[in-house]
Amino acid sequence: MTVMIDGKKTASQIQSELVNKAQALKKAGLTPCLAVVLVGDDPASQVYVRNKHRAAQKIGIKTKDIHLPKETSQAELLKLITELNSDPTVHAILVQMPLPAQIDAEAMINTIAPEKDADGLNPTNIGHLFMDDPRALACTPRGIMTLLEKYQIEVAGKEVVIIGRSNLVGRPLAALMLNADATVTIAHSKTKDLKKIARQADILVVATGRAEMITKDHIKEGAVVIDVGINRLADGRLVGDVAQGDLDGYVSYLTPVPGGVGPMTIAMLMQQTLELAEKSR
Ligand SMILES: NC(=O)C1=CN([C@@H]2O[C@H](COP(=O)(O)OP(=O)(O)OC[C@H]3O[C@@H](n4cnc5c(N)ncnc54)[C@H](OP(=O)(O)O)[C@@H]3O)[C@@H](O)[C@H]2O)C=CC1
Ligand SMILES: Nc1nc(=O)c2c([nH]1)NC[C@@H]1CN(c3ccc(C(=O)N[C@@H](CCC(=O)O)C(=O)O)cc3)C=[N+]21
Ligand SMILES: [Mg+2]
Repeated sequence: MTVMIDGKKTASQIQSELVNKAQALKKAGLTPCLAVVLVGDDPASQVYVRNKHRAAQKIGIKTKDIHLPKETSQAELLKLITELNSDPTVHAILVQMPLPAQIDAEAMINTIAPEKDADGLNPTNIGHLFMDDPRALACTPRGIMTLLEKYQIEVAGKEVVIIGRSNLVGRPLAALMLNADATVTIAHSKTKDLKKIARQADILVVATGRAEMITKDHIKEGAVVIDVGINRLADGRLVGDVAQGDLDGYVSYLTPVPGGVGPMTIAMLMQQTLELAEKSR
């Protein structure tokens, strides 16, 4: 039997707990505020922006939305981030990925103040994470670890294979898994024999941004499959990076798309915004 992991329900439980935390901060004279910067119009980012808004509103987190045209220059973006860094009413800054080609993502990430880093992308935060002393964390990896915990899926000693090595998902997740005592393999587009590597996984995490590229023959029977992908098909449907159609009864646990990892990313972002606001004083 396959258990479908309910990320939507888990996320909404977490979010309802956050309401009290936000209220307490407000009573103490601090209104938590998240600034979200979107350059251009990446479809996955648009889904994210929409859902983030709804969650923040429910919890009582203020959001400051800045939507810039896709031609925005690097200098303009860095200036904006510098202003947000020094704005005392802003506690967390999130710059949506991917950025247009004229912008150097690394320079942007380096500019976000580590203590306002909503995505845990700054090298300081990444360094702390790799030393098993985490500060601000990447929200999607944190959401995945939280789901595994809530479903009491053991990580210690397990073979974890992560397909994708982005700074946002694959790399920080590998560090979290390692910190949780998993044996970790990271695969990517240059990996030879992806099927063989993927089939070794007790827990397979897929974050490639390639619609339904991972099929049953990449997966060991009884594995836990975490599908991170958010892909908008031409017909408007939202699908993951895993072809989920024939996995029922074959895998032990599976995260659906939508309703799996996505809502958890939002919940973790809200949690982290409150944590950063709390630490700001
Ligand atoms: N659910 C959620 O909350 C979130 C979902 N996403 C979604 O997750 C997906 C991944 O996002 P992100 O990590 O930012 O993506 P990136 O595009 O930054 O990275 C994709 C990674 O997948 C690897 N890859 C691409 N094609 C293949 C292939 N054919 N075989 C093996 N590896 C491959 C790339 O390898 P290489 O490094 O060699 O190029 C790269 O490491 C996207 O669909 C995105 O929208 C992202 C964040 C949050
Ligand atoms: N700096 C940065 N950090 C990110 O975390 C980041 C990013 N950039 N760029 C874009 C991707 C994508 N992403 C999503 C998060 C939640 C949903 C989400 O809420 N998904 C719902 C969709 C439901 C629906 O509206 O249909 C679900 O999966 O159920 C989607 C996509 C975060 N990303
Ligand atoms: Mg990326």
